[in-house]
Amino acid sequence: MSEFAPPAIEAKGLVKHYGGTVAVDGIDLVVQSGECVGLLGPNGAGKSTTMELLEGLQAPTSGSVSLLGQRWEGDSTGLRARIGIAPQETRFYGRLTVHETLELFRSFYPRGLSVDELIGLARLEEKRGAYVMHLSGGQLQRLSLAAALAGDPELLFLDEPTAGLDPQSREALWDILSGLKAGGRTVVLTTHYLGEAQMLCDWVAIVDRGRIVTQGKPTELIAGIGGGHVIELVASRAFAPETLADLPTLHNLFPRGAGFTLHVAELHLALPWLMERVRSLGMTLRALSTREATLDDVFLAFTGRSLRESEPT
Ligand SMILES: Nc1ncnc2c1ncn2[C@@H]1O[C@H](COP(=O)(O)OP(=O)(O)OP(=O)(O)O)[C@@H](O)[C@H]1O
Repeated sequence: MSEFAPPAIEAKGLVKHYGGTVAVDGIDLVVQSGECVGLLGPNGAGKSTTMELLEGLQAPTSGSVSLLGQRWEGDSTGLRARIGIAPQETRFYGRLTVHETLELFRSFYPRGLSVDELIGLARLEEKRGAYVMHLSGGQLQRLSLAAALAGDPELLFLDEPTAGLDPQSREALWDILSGLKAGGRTVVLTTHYLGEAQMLCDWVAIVDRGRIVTQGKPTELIAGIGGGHVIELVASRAFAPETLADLPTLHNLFPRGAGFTLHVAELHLALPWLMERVRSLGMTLRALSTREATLDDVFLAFTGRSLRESEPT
């Protein structure tokens, strides 16, 4: 890739209103060629709408999108041939076979991968002749990915590629996505799965209420909230957060239900202090757990809410 290649995506000041609903509220995004980027956020955060604005499927209320150095207002047909889209739900015709479906998608593009290559990439060899209506959820998601790859796109948009899949199917898709990434394609995906974002993406943008609240490499974002360790505790009665203000190496403190979530840097200093403070207040611990910080804690640090709690199971 030339060092003068334009960014794969350059979005400036994107805003989208649906009547009185502000779905996207000023998003700036630059994705370089070859990067794999994740948009992460709770339901209704504006991820899919952002994807649709980038994909040229919706016009923004204001702001601009440039993909591969081109605007949608220019040669949109030429641009469309260079990108691939796997929407949240692809409706296929159930009475076509996998092979026929991919032949159909391939016919939409002036150039691209052969149907055999697509079937190989999506690991659907055994289902080549099967009717689409007989595919499992994981196989359908892989078919959707294959359809998005039909034009051999430089830039791939995947809206929740592993939503609703069992762990085995999800891992199969991760494997395929890792291969696509290694092949140098630019990939933008949305996901609810923090581990997925952490594993697949070079960097993530955390979206909440139509805005990017923070972005960066998962490890850097986690390091950036300080601490790295999370303590969750519930005491025998409620107490004021100020009571814990002097906790050694404390970075963040959030009241959570009946207790607190604490981000700390040094567990071996924080834990004994905490036990002693709880004891000196005449309380006992109802629950105490520790874990490594995750992207969910980054979301919590920026929004005061947990990403997991904002999600359906
Ligand atoms: N076509 C539409 N008409 C009206 N409101 C819409 C439309 N599409 C999305 N919205 C609203 O815009 C907001 C953002 O929705 P969007 O689907 O982009 O969020 P999301 O982050 O992708 O959520 P999910 O993870 O559930 O897909 C929500 O409040 C949603 O109800």
